[in-house]
Amino acid sequence: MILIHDLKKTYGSKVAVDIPEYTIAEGEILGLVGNNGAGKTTLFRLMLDLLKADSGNVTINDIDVSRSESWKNFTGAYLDESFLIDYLTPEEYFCFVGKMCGFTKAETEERIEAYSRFMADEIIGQKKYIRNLSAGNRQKVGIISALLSRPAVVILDEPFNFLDPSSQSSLKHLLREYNRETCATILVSSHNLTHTTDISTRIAVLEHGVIIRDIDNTEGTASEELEEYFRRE
Ligand SMILES: Nc1ncnc2c1ncn2[C@@H]1O[C@H](COP(=O)(O)OP(=O)(O)OP(=O)(O)O)[C@@H](O)[C@H]1O
Repeated sequence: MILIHDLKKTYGSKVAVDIPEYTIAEGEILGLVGNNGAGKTTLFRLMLDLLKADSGNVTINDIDVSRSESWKNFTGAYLDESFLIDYLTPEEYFCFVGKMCGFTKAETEERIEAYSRFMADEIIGQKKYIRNLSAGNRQKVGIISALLSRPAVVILDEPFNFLDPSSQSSLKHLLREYNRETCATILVSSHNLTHTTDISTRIAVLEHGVIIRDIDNTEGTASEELEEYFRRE
């Protein structure tokens, strides 16, 4: 379970995140939507202890992320390209991440094999450094690396960005399957309302750092409310 308590982050007079209380239950797929500058990335950075909050905290399975490192053992994330190492090939990078998780090269390769459809023969065996891959393929390397250890908590910032339509569809299938198989809690931000409603069990709408709507989508019924909300904007 993820618990956000009295979480505030401001930049000067600008409120980036202001969430008094919010709980994300185990096994939920939470879609985070909101217009540009709403605070989605800031919230994810606070959840991953990449930013210091002005006040409040985030706990993952009762661990305050800013006070302990142990949540990292069961959390996988990909926010942006700063998570990658440009001078490695994808194979080298996967092995590097695999080693941190205690996997042998063979174990890492076996885990990566499961994503071969998503990688579509454009990532493995290309003899290219990550810096020379297309933006979409770099995005895929980051997403696969986040899932490599099969973490119980997954945080992905705009994972559909840069992906072609087939890959967007594969990613939706992949995340739903992953959630079904592992009961992982998955947090995904996106500007694509269709993708968000397709995969999420619950959707949070963020505006000026505040969660202003919290919509149940277990029956896939959130799209009308979301369309209506963003039409009003
Ligand atoms: N390092 C920073 N310095 C100053 N202001 C910042 C900084 N990072 C974020 N902000 C501000 O905080 C607010 C939230 O930004 P954030 O990037 O979290 O929004 P977002 O919802 O992820 O936006 P987008 O959909 O455009 O990616 C914005 O007003 C942004 O300008």
